[in-house]
Amino acid sequence: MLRGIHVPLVTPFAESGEVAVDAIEKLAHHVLDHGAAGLVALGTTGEVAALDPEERARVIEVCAGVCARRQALLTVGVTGNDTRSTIRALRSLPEGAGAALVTVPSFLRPGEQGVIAHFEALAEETPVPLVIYHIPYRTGQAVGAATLRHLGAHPMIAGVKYAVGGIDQDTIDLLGDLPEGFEVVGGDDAFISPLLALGAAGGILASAHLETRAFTELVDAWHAGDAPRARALGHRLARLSAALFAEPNPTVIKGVLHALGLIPTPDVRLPLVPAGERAVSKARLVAVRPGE
Ligand SMILES: O=C(O)C1=N[C@H](C(=O)O)C[C@H](O)C1
Repeated sequence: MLRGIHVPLVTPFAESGEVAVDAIEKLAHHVLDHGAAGLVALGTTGEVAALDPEERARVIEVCAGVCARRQALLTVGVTGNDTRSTIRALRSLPEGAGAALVTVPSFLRPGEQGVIAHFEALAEETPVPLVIYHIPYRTGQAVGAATLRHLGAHPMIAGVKYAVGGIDQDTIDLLGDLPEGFEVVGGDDAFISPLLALGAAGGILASAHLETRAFTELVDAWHAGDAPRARALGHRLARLSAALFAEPNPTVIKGVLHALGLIPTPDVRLPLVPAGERAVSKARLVAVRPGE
């Protein structure tokens, strides 16, 4: 289900500051045209925290329309810090959502037993499969391989978006012994190639707004066992990701997409501030085949 590259779309803004709905649709088709397996609406990259409820609903609606036409998976980001409100958010997901990307509760640090209780409660109530979003440098909560394996045995937990900031012992333990039907997708752009080499199914990668085709080729090359090709692609794309993440995500990506004429402005909402010109120009230079 999670195989391939899923692009967590940026939310483009018009000069007026409103969400540029047409640009979301254009961008969605653009990445699917270039090989993406699916879209993620309302990820960190989509500046979900800065959107009001009506804007969030509109973003989902547009992405769901495109995914239905293109027969692509739509995963919707669901962020909540307590179990009851997260269940409510899951139950209110509109038609068209094929999976929900649910962050490990952040800041609270409920402990691994709390994480297990949280996701088990969600899994009993969710109308769509869950993808756990494990990103300890944002949430502050460690989650080990044993906990993920335990949760991955639940039929409604389809996978984990794994973003631990590198490859560690838990990464190796997890990928070495995955529960049946449970997949790992990379969420740290710079580490996608080694994660695929270890057996990840794909990635949810903001960098894949650029060079979408090359990212899908990277997944295919590792899955086909073509290590020389995968290694070369992986090194090149890691340089692109480093340039795109030189300033807080998604500021540089938006700068480059704007420079390429794919979105109307590079604007982000506070507390994010637009990326500097140097970072944007550098990322444009590294993306040798912009958009493809
Ligand atoms: O929004 C996402 O999904 C992603 N967010 C990560 C982040 O901003 O830390 C990066 C990743 O590429 C996808």
